[in-house]
Amino acid sequence: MTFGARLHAAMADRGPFCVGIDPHAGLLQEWGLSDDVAGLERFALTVVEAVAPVCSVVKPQSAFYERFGSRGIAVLERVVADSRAAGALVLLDVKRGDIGSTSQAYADAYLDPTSPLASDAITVSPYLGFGSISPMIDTARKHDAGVFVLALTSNKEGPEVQAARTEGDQSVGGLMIEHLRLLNAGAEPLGSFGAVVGATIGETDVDLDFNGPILAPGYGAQGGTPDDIRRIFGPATGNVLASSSREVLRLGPDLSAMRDAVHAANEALRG
Ligand SMILES: O=c1ccn([C@@H]2O[C@H](COP(=O)(O)O)[C@@H](O)[C@H]2O)c(=O)[nH]1
Repeated sequence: MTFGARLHAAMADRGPFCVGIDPHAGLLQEWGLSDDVAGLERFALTVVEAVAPVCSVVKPQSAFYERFGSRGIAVLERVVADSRAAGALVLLDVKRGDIGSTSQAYADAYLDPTSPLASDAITVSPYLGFGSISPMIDTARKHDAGVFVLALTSNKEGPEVQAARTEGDQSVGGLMIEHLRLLNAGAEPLGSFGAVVGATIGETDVDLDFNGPILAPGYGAQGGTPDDIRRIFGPATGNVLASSSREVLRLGPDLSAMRDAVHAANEALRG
């Protein structure tokens, strides 16, 4: 089953809300944990226990694990494996992008099912040129995994690059969406090649109905609301996976508070 089909089914079953598992140093402190590998492990596995059995997708942010070196990566491997075992899809937020030959190594690291960090999907940066991420697209296709391409990101600095105009007088972010439209053409019920479009971007003239999934970070702590999602994405709202990290994680280590937040967000987004 393709990633697009698995995601479509998971969102219909569990809802369109994704929990980011981002062990910020400040959150470890708020939870009364030490800012070391033991604290990281306790934090991350507690979040997995709370949310992975109930939400469609979890999105661990690799940077927060990488900062502890190889032992942090070992914790990330458990987060990926335990989340998948609990029935959640794992979207690993690594935002990789490089020349093609190196992109292939990233693809092997995250999308080959025999890799210790094999995930259902990853985030990638197309800003070395969309063609540079082809190895990740091709590897995802080969293994029924997914790729989410940074298009219109949630941070205020994004438009400096993404709103710049191409020779064809298209925005750079819009051009990324056009590449994705081609990759997803004819896929049923949903393509596997997604875009990252922030829930905070306000208005856009880009047609976001490209038959692919849309990761919308910026929901919650960065200010994005269910109304923003409906306004920005219009007819593509059904393909949107709204993502929030700190808004849910702050409720821990109370398992039921985190789980209730997932249910409430799914209800608000479905409404
Ligand atoms: O455009 C983007 C792309 C990725 N992110 C990531 O999402 C989470 C947001 O965390 P919150 O605590 O909900 O603000 C984080 O991992 C970012 O790296 C994004 O915010 N915007």
